[in-house]
Amino acid sequence: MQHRPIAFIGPMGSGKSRVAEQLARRLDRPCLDLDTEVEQRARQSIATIFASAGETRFRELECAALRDVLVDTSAVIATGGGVVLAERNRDLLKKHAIVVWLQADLPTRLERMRDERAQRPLLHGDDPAATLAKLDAIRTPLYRETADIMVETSGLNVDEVTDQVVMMLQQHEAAA
Ligand SMILES: Nc1ncnc2c1ncn2[C@@H]1O[C@H](COP(=O)(O)OP(=O)(O)O)[C@@H](O)[C@H]1O
Ligand SMILES: O=C(O)C1=C[C@@H](OP(=O)(O)O)[C@@H](O)[C@H](O)C1
Ligand SMILES: [Mg+2]
Repeated sequence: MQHRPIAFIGPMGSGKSRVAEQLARRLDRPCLDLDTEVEQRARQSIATIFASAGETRFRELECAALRDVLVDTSAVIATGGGVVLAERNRDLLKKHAIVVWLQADLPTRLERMRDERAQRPLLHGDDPAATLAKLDAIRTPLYRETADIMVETSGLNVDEVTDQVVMMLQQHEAAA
């Protein structure tokens, strides 16, 4: 029997992309990153898509890529932080995947992304902390409603987060 895919959601810098890779290795499953999928399809970086076509176009590409990657797969999937904004994406995730929400406090996220802001167009402004706080206010309830499992990652390294995810997945399966 094929496993259900596992999809990571959560804010930028919570570790979705890194932890998805690590978990996929541990579980010997394929790993997919929705941002990479969008970039390959558009043949442009996320930053270029935002700059040339705008966020709305990026969200359309993200939505189409999510629909396609969730079909007939047992992959571990890292989504982008804004994937939960569209109700359709939330419904797709809930229907097809075990959804793991990675959380991290704001200073931790900022520190992790200190040298990576160029790749994240939403953080290009003067006050990334304020931007993240604004995004949190809108998105936290959406992460909560979509997730099956939540893992707080502040103070944990990637291996420790992965251990925690594996444990929570086992508990989730046992309860199902
Ligand atoms: N638990 C962790 N501890 C320390 N650094 C981390 C952790 N998780 C991710 N990172 C690092 O933080 C940065 C952002 O992680 P990433 O997986 O790209 O986050 P996301 O995909 O959620 O935006 C990367 O440099 C990554 O290596
Ligand atoms: O929060 C967001 O809206 C975004 C998060 C990014 O992915 P990560 O969460 O993997 O950084 C990427 O999809 C894009 O820059 C938009
Ligand atoms: Mg990512």
